[in-house]
Amino acid sequence: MLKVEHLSYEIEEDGKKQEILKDVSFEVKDGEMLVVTGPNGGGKSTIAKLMMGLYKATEGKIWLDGQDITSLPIYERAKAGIGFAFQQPPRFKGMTVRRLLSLAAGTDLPKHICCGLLSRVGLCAEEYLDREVDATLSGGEMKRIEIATVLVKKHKLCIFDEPEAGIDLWSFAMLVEEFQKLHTEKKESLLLISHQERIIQMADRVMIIDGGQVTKCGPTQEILPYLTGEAISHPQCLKNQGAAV
Ligand SMILES: Nc1ncnc2c1ncn2[C@@H]1O[C@H](COP(=O)(O)OP(=O)(O)OP(=O)(O)O)[C@@H](O)[C@H]1O
Repeated sequence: MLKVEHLSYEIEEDGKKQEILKDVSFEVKDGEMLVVTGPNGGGKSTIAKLMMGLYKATEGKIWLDGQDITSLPIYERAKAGIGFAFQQPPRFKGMTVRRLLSLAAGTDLPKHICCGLLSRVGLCAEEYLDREVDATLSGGEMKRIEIATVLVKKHKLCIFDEPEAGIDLWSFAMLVEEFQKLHTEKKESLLLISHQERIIQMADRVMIIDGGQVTKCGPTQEILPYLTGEAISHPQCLKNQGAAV
């Protein structure tokens, strides 16, 4: 289980402090799917980066299965069982797709396994295995390869930051199926950042982040009306509802 307690993140720009996240607390239980959503710039990706160890929290604690991982560097968090797909995946010139998948798996993967993985994210394997993970790949291709690097092995917790971004409708439908399968198996906890109603509907619980704070968190059927109704076009309404974690 992931447990996040009173997490804050502050940056300093031109000598001025800016609080990006303020006192954020939440849990993702074993086998649970939590979707984080909310307006642009609300702080969702910052939460993901704090979970992965890319950013260091100013205050607060992060626990994974009872282990305090707050100060662990990114590679230690990966070892502890966190898989992560970035909103904007990094590119690696000189590295082939097959090599990247093998690195993510921690072992040399046979061709048929790599092909199976790429097919799961809607890519025609033969065309991509020996391609370099560089700027020649389109945004959507890169995104799907990155998602395959998370699917390559079991994690305690998988974090996907806007997996839908830049993905065509056909591939998106395939990804939704993959997330659904992962969720049905309940072997991994899932933390998805998304604006997509189809992904939000799949969640056990939904957390809304606005202005760096949790403004709503609860079972999907309770939160969904706030997203599909009036509240979404007036984020201020959500703030006025107060935090209900
Ligand atoms: N390193 C940084 N320096 C300056 N501002 C930052 C930094 N990191 C995040 N921010 C700001 O913090 C806020 C939250 O950013 P974040 O990327 O977490 O938002 P988000 O909810 O993921 O948005 P989106 O839905 O657009 O992806 C934004 O206003 C962003 O500009």
